[in-house]
This record gives sequence, C-alpha cells and structure tokens, in this order.
Amino acid sequence: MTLELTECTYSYRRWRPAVLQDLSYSLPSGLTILLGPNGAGKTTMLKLAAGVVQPNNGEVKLDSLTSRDRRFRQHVAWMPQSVVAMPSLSSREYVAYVGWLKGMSRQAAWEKAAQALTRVEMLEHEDVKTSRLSGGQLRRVGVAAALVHEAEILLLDEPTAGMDPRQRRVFRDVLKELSGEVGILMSTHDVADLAEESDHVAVMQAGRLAFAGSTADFLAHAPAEVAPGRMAEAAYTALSESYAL
Ligand SMILES: Nc1ncnc2c1ncn2[C@@H]1O[C@H](COP(=O)(O)OP(=O)(O)OP(=O)(O)O)[C@@H](O)[C@H]1O
Repeated sequence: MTLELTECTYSYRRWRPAVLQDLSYSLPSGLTILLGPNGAGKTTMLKLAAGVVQPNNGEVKLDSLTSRDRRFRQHVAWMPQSVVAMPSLSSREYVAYVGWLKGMSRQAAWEKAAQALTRVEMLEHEDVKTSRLSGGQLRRVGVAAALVHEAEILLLDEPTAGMDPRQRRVFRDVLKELSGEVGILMSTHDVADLAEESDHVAVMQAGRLAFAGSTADFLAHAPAEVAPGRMAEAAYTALSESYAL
C-alpha cells in the first residue's frame, strides 16, 4: 500500500498561519527518516499521515482509502512523541488494548501483544503497570503498541528519544527487520545514528519539504572532505543552509 499526501495544508487554529503548506509526499517502501529542526512540522506531518488530524486542504490517501475513511487507521500505526501511561494497565494489557482498538479480536490482540513486547525486549515486564515503567521502557511499550496490529505503514515520532544505547541498538535491529515488510516514516534528531541505516531521507524546514530522496542522494550533499562517520550530519547542515538562503 502506498501512503500519499497531496498538497496538504494544515493550521492548528483557523486564523493562524498554516504549519504545513501545500505539502505533497509519497512514502517509499523501506525506512525513511524524517529530519528537521524543532518546530519544522515533523510531528504535524506524522499526525496528518496517521489520520489523527485532517488537512484543511489537500488529501491523505493510502491507495484508494482516504484518511477520513474509518478503515484507514487499521492499516496505519502511529507512535506519538510522548507515550502516555494508562495507570491501571500492565504493559501487555496496554499493547493488547491498542490492538483491540485497531479491530483485532481480544484473543489475537493478547497473543500479538506478547510477540510485540518480545521484539522490543519488554516481555519480562509484561505484568508491570505502565505507570511504574521508566521513560525509556514506556517508549518501548509504545513501539510494541505500534507494532501489535501489523499495520502496513508505521509512523514513529522520535521513538528512540530516552532509550539507552543498548535499546537503541535493539530498536535499530527491529527497524531493519521491519523495513523489509512495511513502509516506515520515523522522525528523529539523531541524524548521525540513523541516516546511514535508512533507505530514504526527508528533511522538513518551516512546514515544507526541503529534501526527499534516497539516503545516497541525501549523503551526496555532504562536502567532499568530510569523514565517512560525519557525512549524515554534514549533509543535513548543508541542506539546511542552502534551504535557508
Ligand atoms: N497543538 C498545537 N497548537 C498550536 N500550534 C501547534 C500545536 N502543535 C504544534 N504547533 C506548532 O506547529 C509548528 C510545528 O510543530 P511540530 O510539533 O509539528 O514540529 P516538529 O518538527 O515536530 O518539532 P520538534 O522537533 O520540536 O518535535 C510549531 O510552530 C508549533 O508551535
């Protein structure tokens, strides 16, 4: 399935300037990372793509389904920037509940919740109430909740923020595995870490896309003298500077 945003304009309040302006984007298969400075509009773009908010103008489509269609959200998983604990639910109940909300049967949601928690190394905490988890653990439960109903499109808003280095590694392996199966759009400020592992990169600046293309094309923006380990950062800086001119 292909996720496509066509000439989307969005503003949070009626008479306020648009946060996204005529944004068109088609999500390629594999892993795409979404970069951009604070306030560029990454979260807003992900919310539009997830059908959490609707564009004021333009449309968001998954093949023939529009984001206003109830079935749209069954194919799309969204992990918000801040995962909110549900104090009365354990990790497994939380993930299963999300699966159930997405239309799975109770039994299937319960079983898939265990599989999703295993993927993010949280099964040993399946009975722990979400209000008792650390920030990084709660984000991992949030990732499991995004994986539980096996959506075709994964939209992840800074999923690695607050994870320790080992969990980042685990998460990157999960992403690598998943990127062969589903389309992933993931925002991050972790340019150096992830750009070289992604298939595609999109860069937002002030509500518009300053760049969208393959990772190789993205890295080609780095000046020739830059050391290989710093290419992603250098490419991002060069693109941001040329867009600001
Ligand atoms: N709920 C809201 N109400 C009004 N304005 C908002 C709201 N959420 C975001 N904005 C504004 O929309 C713009 C884009 O914000 P958004 O959160 O999409 O950026 P971002 O690129 O995800 O930033 P960050 O990297 O800091 O998470 C900002 O100017 C922000 O102030």
